[in-house]
Amino acid sequence: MNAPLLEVWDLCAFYGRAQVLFDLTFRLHAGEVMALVGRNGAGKTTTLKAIMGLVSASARQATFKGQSLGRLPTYKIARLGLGYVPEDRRIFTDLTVAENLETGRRPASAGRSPWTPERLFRLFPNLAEMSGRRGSQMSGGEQQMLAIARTLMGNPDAILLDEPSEGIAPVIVQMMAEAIRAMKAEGVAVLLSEQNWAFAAGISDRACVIERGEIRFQGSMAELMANEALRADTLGV
Ligand SMILES: Nc1ncnc2c1ncn2[C@@H]1O[C@H](COP(=O)(O)OP(=O)(O)OP(=O)(O)O)[C@@H](O)[C@H]1O
Repeated sequence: MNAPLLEVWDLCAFYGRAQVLFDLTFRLHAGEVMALVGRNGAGKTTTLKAIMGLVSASARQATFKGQSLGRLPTYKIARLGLGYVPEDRRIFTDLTVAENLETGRRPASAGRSPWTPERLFRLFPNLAEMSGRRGSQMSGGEQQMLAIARTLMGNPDAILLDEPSEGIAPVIVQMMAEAIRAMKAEGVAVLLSEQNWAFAAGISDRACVIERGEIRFQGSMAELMANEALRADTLGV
């Protein structure tokens, strides 16, 4: 297999003096979808925040495209090509869909065709129908799609998605799954944190099960699907 895009060794994270992640080691390869799954409070969100430099964390090594993330501020990590869509979907509610997309525009790396609103509207057809609508007039699911689309406008090689299916209508969850599959087909790697097991299982190549801040399982999604005892114990599904 090629060199990993994102590599994290022995990642630990803290809120004040409380340690919440313990020596997490994993890799994300180009063009794959990996799900971080686990119960409420297991540490999924914190893992994504720690990668982006948003919580106090340490790792023996954390690299993206071979470059150390060690002391980089969040905006520089994003500029290396690692997109991040937090749980609370930071879109500009006063701006329209089209304007929101423009705020995310950054050049593509050499040899890659840049994302444009037209290409994104093929991925998220419902956004195409509302390109003149303000963010404040969109449902939570539509805002979530816009947040992802805006991040893609920055032409990332990989994207971290925090609970993309949370609190959104089942029909939009279905669209989201299709959009993530299409992103993967376009070569964007995805690391997602998810509580919705059916959603994660339907779109992910690999899975990492987190329990109380530690990795309990790491392997293919097919392996995890087959391991009923582990799923019942760690995920309750
Ligand atoms: N800002 C914070 N300050 C202190 N502790 C926190 C903070 N945010 C999260 N925690 C704690 O860190 C642990 C991991 O939380 P985290 O949000 O990463 O879990 P999660 O797996 O993403 O769960 P959820 O699905 O509920 O978001 C939990 O015990 C949580 O209570």
